[in-house]
Amino acid sequence: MHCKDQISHKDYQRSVDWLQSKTQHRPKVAIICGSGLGMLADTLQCQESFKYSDIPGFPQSTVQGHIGRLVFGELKGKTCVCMQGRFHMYEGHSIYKVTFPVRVFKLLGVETLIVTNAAGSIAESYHCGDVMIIRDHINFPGLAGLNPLNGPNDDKFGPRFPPMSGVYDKDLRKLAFDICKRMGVTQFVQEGVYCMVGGPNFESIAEARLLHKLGVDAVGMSTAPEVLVASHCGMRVFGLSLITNKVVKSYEDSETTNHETILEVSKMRSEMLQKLITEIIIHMDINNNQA
Ligand SMILES: O=P(O)(O)O[C@H]1O[C@H](CO)[C@@H](O)[C@H]1O
Ligand SMILES: Nc1nc2[nH]cnc2c(=O)[nH]1
Repeated sequence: MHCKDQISHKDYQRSVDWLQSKTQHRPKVAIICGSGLGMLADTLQCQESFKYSDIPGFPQSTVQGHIGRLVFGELKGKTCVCMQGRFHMYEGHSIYKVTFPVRVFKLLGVETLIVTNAAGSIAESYHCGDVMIIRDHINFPGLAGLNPLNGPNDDKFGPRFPPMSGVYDKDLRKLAFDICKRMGVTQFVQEGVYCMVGGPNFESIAEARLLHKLGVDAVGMSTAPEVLVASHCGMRVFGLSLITNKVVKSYEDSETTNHETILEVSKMRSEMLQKLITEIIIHMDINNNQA
């Protein structure tokens, strides 16, 4: 990955100017929807949506279950923008393009980023259909030097050396758990560590065992770069993984993972996830940035 692929402030601003010329919505919250989880966007009121292909600078979604639209609207009176489909490096996008929308959101005035994803479970105690509140992440591409902050630092967004501890907001995690209690769904709610791998292949058994030894609870191919860029520019972050499959860790187990099953499980739980995210947005204090 070369720094020549890095995106300039002007390029982000061009997208922002285009979007602000097309919509009166001024969101404080952005939601990135994971595989098969885009239905949340359909629940926004007073919707205005834009195809990624029409927005200057936006890449295209190529993965099944990622529609490829940016939807603005209101969730119970709170203005939000929702990515119905995200970008992954394995699609061939540069790491800078994968995170492009996050800086656009920042310049649009977004203060809180909510990320969702479909993930495979590494933790023994997790089940398919569980929802994991993300406490922390391991960013394998980042550890190997594939980082959206590579290249000259843009001080207008954030510091050269940003901290990465405590990135997943503690108050929002607590709020989410309290809401789950009220919804009566805590039996399938977990809190744990998400690990990003490059994909597009699923894990070998040896890799799955390695992740288990490292303390990973759930694994996927997204989220960490977006969270990193959001945190770098001072956004508050909250993340949810939907456990769509168990990652095979035994040579005796003949099961294999596939994207179609992942989308089916996402569909099964999408209503509960929508309700949870809506309740979080209703109950967080958006302007004061407090849960
Ligand atoms: O992380 P999201 O976008 O939810 O998608 C997950 O689902 C796909 C694999 O089925 C991979 O892209 C993985 O990262
Ligand atoms: N890498 C990876 N990504 C996923 N996304 C959904 N399930 C999985 C999985 O088992 N492994």
